[in-house]
Amino acid sequence: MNATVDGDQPKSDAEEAAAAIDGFRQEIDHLDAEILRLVKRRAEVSQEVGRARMAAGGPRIVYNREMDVLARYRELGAEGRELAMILLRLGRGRLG
Ligand SMILES: O=C(O)C(=O)C[C@]1(C(=O)O)C=C[C@@H](O)C=C1
Repeated sequence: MNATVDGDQPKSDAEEAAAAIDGFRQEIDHLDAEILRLVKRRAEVSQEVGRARMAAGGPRIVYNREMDVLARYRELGAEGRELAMILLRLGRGRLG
């Protein structure tokens, strides 16, 4: 194996792969934390909207708004629809 200028040994393919995987996993962990934060915030805001609407005598569910949410996630296909439905369910909380 060739030594590099500063004396370090070049990394093997397996070591390079392990380092790349580690970097990607760190990014995934960061993304998951952000997604979780955003999902929780979305649920809070959705519940606040629901409370305000119902306090003003409005309906529990607003179907055209829910259709807009479903349409927004359509680009992700069938899973996008499931994801949108889950987000809507989380937002309903104790309301629904
Ligand atoms: O947009 C509203 O009016 C909401 O109450 C928010 C929200 C949502 O989570 O996106 C929640 C319940 C409604 O049925 C429609 C949409």
